[in-house]
Amino acid sequence: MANTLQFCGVVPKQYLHCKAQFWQQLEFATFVNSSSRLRVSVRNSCRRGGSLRISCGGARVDVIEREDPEIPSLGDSEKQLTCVMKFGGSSVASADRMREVAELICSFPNERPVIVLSAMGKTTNKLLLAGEKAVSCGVINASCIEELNFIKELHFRTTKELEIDSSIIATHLEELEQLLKGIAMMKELTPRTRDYLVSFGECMSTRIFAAYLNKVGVKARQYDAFDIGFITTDDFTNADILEATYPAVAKRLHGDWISDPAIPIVTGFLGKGWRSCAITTLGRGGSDLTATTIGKALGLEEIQVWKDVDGVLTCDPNIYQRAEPVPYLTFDEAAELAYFGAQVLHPQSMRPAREGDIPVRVKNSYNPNAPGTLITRSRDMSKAVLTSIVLKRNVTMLDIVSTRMLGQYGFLAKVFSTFEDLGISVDVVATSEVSISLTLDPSKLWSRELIQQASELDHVVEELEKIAVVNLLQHRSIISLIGNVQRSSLILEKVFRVLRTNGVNVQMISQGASKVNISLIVNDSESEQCVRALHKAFFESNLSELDEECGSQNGSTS
Ligand SMILES: Nc1ncnc2c1ncn2[C@@H]1O[C@H](COP(=O)(O)OP(=O)(O)O)[C@@H](O)[C@H]1O
Ligand SMILES: N[C@@H](CC(=O)OP(=O)(O)O)C(=O)O
Repeated sequence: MANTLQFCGVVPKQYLHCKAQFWQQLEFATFVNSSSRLRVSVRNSCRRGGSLRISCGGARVDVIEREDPEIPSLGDSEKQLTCVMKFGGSSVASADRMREVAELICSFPNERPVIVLSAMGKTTNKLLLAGEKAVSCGVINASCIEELNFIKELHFRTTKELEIDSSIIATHLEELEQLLKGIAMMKELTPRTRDYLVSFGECMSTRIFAAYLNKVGVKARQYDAFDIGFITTDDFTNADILEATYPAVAKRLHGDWISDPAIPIVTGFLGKGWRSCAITTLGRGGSDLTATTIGKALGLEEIQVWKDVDGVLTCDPNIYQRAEPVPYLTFDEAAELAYFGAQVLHPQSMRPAREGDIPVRVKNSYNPNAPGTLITRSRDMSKAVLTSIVLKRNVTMLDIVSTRMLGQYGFLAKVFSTFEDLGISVDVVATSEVSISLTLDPSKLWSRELIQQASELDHVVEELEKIAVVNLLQHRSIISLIGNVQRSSLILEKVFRVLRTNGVNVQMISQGASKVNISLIVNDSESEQCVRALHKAFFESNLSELDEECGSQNGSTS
């Protein structure tokens, strides 16, 4: 009898984001033509009393039976994988750090974790710099690029200090050198080549760490994410994970674990483009997203992201050293915080965790006893006012005033369709009857060449000037106040008092429907000073004073 059965049919859109438990019933799922049409394969255990049962919200599915080898059931073992632990570059920057991380993992004897690693230290930056130098240095000089030699030295030294065989990375380093020569020969670094280039970082860190764990008697198995089902869009340097990833990754990691348990050590940040089949990356800091994707795919109990800070902080510690850890956050707050520029989490990383309803814990690998930040679906908001202040610099702002040639509806539609046509996303918007102020998502622009950016902006202005008077304002910052927007009057009153005292003019303000974020636009040159002053007012002044000021507006949005 067939062990798996394949269905082909239309699955309602909401099930594209269904709970992890459901995905575990699937052997694989691939998209057919449109985004709402899936080809899914379901384990035989879903068969009840000779008929087929698939809980797909009553969707009609056509059945195509086929023979497949037995795949392990999640119930086969009492010892399931329990959590995913992601360690960023700073946590695995050296041999000593890798030893400490190995000890840390072993200090949780009840956990059976999947480990996700970033590249060692600043390797990704060095690889990118090496690639840029290769473009203009000439083939004979490619082997002498300083960053290449730094990377070689770091990785060979690490294997030596950990007393593991350096051959596990030697071929990667040779291939890397060849690649740089190729870039030098072509005098070109395309986004596709850039992704292949940076992939060496994670491919090497995971091989070294897995070899070290095996050496100290902890059975581990290395995986390249692009080989185990991380299927992405073909947007090189900023790819999105496709739904087919979840069942594929679950099948591979779970299947291997059941047949031969060994701690999986997975490359963060990397995927495979579904059309190109080439290596893609998930955007800078993308290993967080790898971790939450694995958490959702396997329906794990917890996702841990280990950093070099005591959790998500009240503001960027590089701007203000007195930033403090935030003990609890909701997925919405964390997503907003990440989207509006807090480097600590990848902007897309909360999505899988929220969809799978899997708690995320942000911890400090340098200070494991610190409680860190726990991110969950909801939390008690009754006492919450402001949670964190986030700064996004170097933002472009547009003031667009209608020339009244179109009615109001036509005006707004035309403005936004211009951005849609040009593939530029808008961050913060404020409108009046005949004018719109908005900021453009800098990450969308940053991913392009500077020259291209400038001409794209010219093009945007040119298009909009057909219907409006346009003022392009550069070097602006978005200060996002993440918190309980039910208390917006209190927050805004305090904000404007602080800004007035500091002589800062707010150029635009927006309170989104998300209920967790108020955004203020100020000049770049004033932004850090504002963050520090706001931090002092909200987090260092007497909080009971704040509560008193709250009076009766005791909102709860948990
Ligand atoms: N609100 C914030 N909370 C915590 N860290 C922040 C915040 N804003 C910026 N950071 C910076 O983010 C860094 C951690 O993120 P990242 O470098 O991506 O970690 P990793 O490489 O370990 O995954 C911290 O060292 C800190 O400098
Ligand atoms: N190495 C990649 C991916 C990543 O997630 O790194 P980190 O966890 O160190 O931020 C980067 O630097 O972008």
